[in-house]
Amino acid sequence: MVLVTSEQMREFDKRTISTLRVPGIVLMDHAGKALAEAALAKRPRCVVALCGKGNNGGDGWVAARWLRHQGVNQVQVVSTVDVSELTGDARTAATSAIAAGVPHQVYAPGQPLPPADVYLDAILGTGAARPLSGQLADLVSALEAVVAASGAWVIAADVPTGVNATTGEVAGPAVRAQQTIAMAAQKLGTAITPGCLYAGDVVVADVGIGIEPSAELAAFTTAADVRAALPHRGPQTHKGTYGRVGVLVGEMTGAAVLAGLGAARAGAGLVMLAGEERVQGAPLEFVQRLFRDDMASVFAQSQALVIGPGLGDGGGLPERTARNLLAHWEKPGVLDADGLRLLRQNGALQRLPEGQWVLTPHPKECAALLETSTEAVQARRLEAATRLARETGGVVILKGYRSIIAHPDGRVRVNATGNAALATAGTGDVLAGIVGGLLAQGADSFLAACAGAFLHGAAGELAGERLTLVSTLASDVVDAIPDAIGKAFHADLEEQ
Ligand SMILES: NC(=O)C1=CN([C@@H]2O[C@H](COP(=O)(O)OP(=O)(O)OC[C@H]3O[C@@H](n4cnc5c(N)ncnc54)[C@H](O)[C@@H]3O)[C@@H](O)[C@H]2O)[C@@H](O)CC1
Ligand SMILES: [K+]
Repeated sequence: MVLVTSEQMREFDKRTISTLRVPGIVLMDHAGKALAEAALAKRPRCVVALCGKGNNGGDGWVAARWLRHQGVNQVQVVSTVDVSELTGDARTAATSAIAAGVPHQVYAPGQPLPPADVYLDAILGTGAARPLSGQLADLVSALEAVVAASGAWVIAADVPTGVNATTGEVAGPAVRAQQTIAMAAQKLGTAITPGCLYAGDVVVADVGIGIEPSAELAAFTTAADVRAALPHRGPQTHKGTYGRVGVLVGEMTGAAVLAGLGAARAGAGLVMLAGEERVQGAPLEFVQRLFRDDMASVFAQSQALVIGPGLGDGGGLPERTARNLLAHWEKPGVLDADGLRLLRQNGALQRLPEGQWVLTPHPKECAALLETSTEAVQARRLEAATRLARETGGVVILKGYRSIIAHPDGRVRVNATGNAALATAGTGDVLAGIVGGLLAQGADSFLAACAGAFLHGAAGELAGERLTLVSTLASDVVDAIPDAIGKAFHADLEEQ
């Protein structure tokens, strides 16, 4: 499913209105009706629509008129401006609602909101430009207070007010909605944190604006990515068909083993662990090699490398080997954990060949690379992921709830699979391994990152269902990969 920025949405709106000659008020009527239907589903006795001065407010006025038309007698509008100050379609929408008998009042700061079972947040949408202050900030606090006291339901029109529709940033007060009715397409800022935490359940309403798919649009990862990343397994294939993954073994050998298991379960034909010493307890199926002077020959047969899981920060041969590989390796690879640290040298970020490596930082690692704080990364995750991709040339998976996948060419995907079952040591190593396994099978780095993130999250969910969110271990996530792959192949094609 595509995810659009405010700017992209404005282009789609403009095209529908000026080229396809659909009047804006027609689109607004569909938007407001969808909002009204979402409210009606809660069977409310009383609805209050909070309306701003722009077209988002217009959606709220239309919704109020439809609710009244459909028999909700107690519906009223609390507007941030006097009706005389409204212009264009929002003015038309308000005029019709008032003619239909919808009572309205202008919000005065400090005033409590009238009681309701459902509040519609139509204060600001994609036109929001800066953090809320003054009257609007006050209105949002009044909503929060009345909802806390009454348990009323909040439905946001298009975007919860206070959430940046493009970046998901929440830089001031913001409405917490249980549901968001997205007009024509979900806005990117409601798919990623922190914005998604304010949007609740997002439902896309077809308001008559056609969204043409294009590479520039962000999207959620899907099971289709997994199907596309895994090659067809014909009867005459052999282990060489599915590639060899080389895993660099450092100080913590268990992490390298988990990465290797992830790669193997994701379908790599062969996993090779290479380190200073043999790894005791590694699966018998793994090939083991010791480092030699000519590292190139150790990994020469590998189609993809995984560097970082368990590498450690003690310097020494593994680290020298990793640096060497980073400088000379010409095939795809995954850089994780302590491997990422190697990208920042003498205060500068190393530039990698575009799209060759997949980087899998968690927010703290991303912050270290960008020389900023973890809080700053988490507040503006989209910016952090896209900047790291642009500056390093790597495909970035910025991990965490709703992982963001960013290609240096600007493509963005959001991964919605996964849950707290993955909040345990070693799951990051498994992700690095899965991505390495997909790379070895020939998936390009962006697809491998998208499919890998999806599969890893899905495996985490399945493991969590079986073993609880509390008790799932990274090795359980590995064990759930086969079922996650099976599920991806049986997923309903409509999701695409
Ligand atoms: N024809 C269209 O363009 C359609 C638009 N629709 C709705 O219209 C929305 C976009 O409408 P607009 O572009 O009018 O924008 P908004 O209604 O989101 O914002 C209106 C105005 O509020 C002001 N504003 C922005 N940030 C503010 C802040 N922090 N404090 C105080 N004032 C602030 C700005 O002057 C802005 O133009 C969409 O989100 C959607 O809900 C839908 O009705 C479908 C059709
Ligand atoms: K809104």
